[in-house]
Amino acid sequence: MTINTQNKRYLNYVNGEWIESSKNEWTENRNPANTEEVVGYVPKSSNEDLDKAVAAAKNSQKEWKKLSGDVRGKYLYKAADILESRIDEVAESMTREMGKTLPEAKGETARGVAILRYYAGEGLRKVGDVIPSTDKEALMFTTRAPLGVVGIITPWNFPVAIPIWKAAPALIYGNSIVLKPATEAAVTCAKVFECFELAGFPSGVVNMVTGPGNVIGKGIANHSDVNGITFTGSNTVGKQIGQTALARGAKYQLEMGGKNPVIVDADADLDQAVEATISGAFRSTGQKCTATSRVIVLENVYDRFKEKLVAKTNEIIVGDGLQEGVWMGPAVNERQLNTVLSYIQKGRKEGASLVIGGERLTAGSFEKGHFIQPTIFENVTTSMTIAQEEIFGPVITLMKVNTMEEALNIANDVEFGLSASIFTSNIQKMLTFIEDIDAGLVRINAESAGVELQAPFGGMKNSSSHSREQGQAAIEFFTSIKTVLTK
Ligand SMILES: NC(=O)C1=CN([C@@H]2O[C@H](COP(=O)(O)OP(=O)(O)OC[C@H]3O[C@@H](n4cnc5c(N)ncnc54)[C@H](OP(=O)(O)O)[C@@H]3O)[C@@H](O)[C@H]2O)C=CC1
Ligand SMILES: O=C(O)CCC(=O)C(=O)O
Repeated sequence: MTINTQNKRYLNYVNGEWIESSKNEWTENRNPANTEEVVGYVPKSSNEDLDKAVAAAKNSQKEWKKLSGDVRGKYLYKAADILESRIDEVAESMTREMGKTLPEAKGETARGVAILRYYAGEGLRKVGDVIPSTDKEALMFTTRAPLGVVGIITPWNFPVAIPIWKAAPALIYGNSIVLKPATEAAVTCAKVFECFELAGFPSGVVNMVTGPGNVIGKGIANHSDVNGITFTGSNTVGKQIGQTALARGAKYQLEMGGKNPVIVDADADLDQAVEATISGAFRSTGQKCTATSRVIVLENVYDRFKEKLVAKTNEIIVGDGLQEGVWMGPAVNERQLNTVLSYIQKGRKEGASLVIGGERLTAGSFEKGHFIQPTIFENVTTSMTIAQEEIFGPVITLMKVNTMEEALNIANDVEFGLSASIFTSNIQKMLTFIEDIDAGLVRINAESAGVELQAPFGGMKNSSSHSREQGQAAIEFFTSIKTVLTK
């Protein structure tokens, strides 16, 4: 496979051109599986660069919104075709830059293609309703207006899918965009923008500015010409963005953390529950907001479930995600690795028992990467830090309960409410779970992670700003309703 990402400088994409940042300073992105390998250099842009991008977006949006949805959709279809033709290259860049395995990276890129096509099709779907007026001579209906310039701030854990699932609906409904990718994954995001460039979007409609979160991200939240901000990332940053946007009257949408539970009932198919737990907890090295984090098991199946879970976890092959057969890659960077290790230490200190894993991997080929063992704790109580805070790493807490009621109480006893699963064959328990669980994504006999592009995505409690992304739900954020009465 050719390596065409190495040692290259990836510029900002502004007003239809690749341009250097005014500061000419660069961040070196290294491969988390082998930190000796430089994947590329990305700009440390300034507010001046951001201003140029926002001005270009503002200027171009006036014409863009006047195009028909059908015409805007054609640009998205074209971008999808180009991205599809470059899946191998984009996926390889993703694996090198942030560590997820190549099959996962390919799956994510293919998902990006599908999202672009889905929203391209939205250009021909209805945007409003006819509502009966009390005046029999009047026609009353709703239509939708784009927000204007949308600022998009994205994380490193889905460097293709998340930028696309925010950009595609913004664009189809007539907004222009300024996207700030996570610095950690900006090379891969630049490759998505290369596809946008080749798709021929009018100059200024799609812009990307890479730079530090506390400069460019903050700048987007603060910018008086950015009319809406959509963000995925940590709760700390999300709350700051929400407060900044609220203070100046901009619309905002935040997708943040999770502490997702899986309940395993006594009548569950244990093999299915084990498979889903492993996949939900450890794929992408646990670095998903939807990752399985707490596994709450009814006591009469606890020992059998634990035995099967440990046996399967032992089979996981950790390594460089580009290598065939590797199932779990490294943590994205040293900071993330250290965060995970510090949670493991806290778990031990607070009295949880380590069942398996818990260590950084450093021997042999692991020496140059940020590798960590998949880790399972038991004897975990709900007050422990590892049962409350988002770890964003391959760590599971096992919790034994006597009743389904206790399981549900524990499942809900966190500040988050993103995704939750139950494994059971009892229909009544399924229905109770659907009704009582605090989660935006409710999964029955299915893993907590993995969302479908055509369905609403978002959480309850502190997991989101209570809005939903993706599917038809996206129209609610990226447009404003106009109620029209004509007579
Ligand atoms: N819900 C999710 O999917 C994600 C959750 N997280 C959680 O967050 C933790 C920390 O990860 P991290 O990458 O630091 O997440 P952040 O929330 O810091 O980063 C997400 C995005 O926000 C940007 N950003 C950072 N600071 C600011 C700011 N002050 N104003 C505006 N934008 C800003 C980042 O830019 P830059 O990259 O330049 O710093 C990045 O583009 C993880 O351990 C995990 O718990 C992280 C990623 C995704
Ligand atoms: O589980 C998924 O597919 C999506 C997860 C996600 O959006 C995230 O981790 O930010």
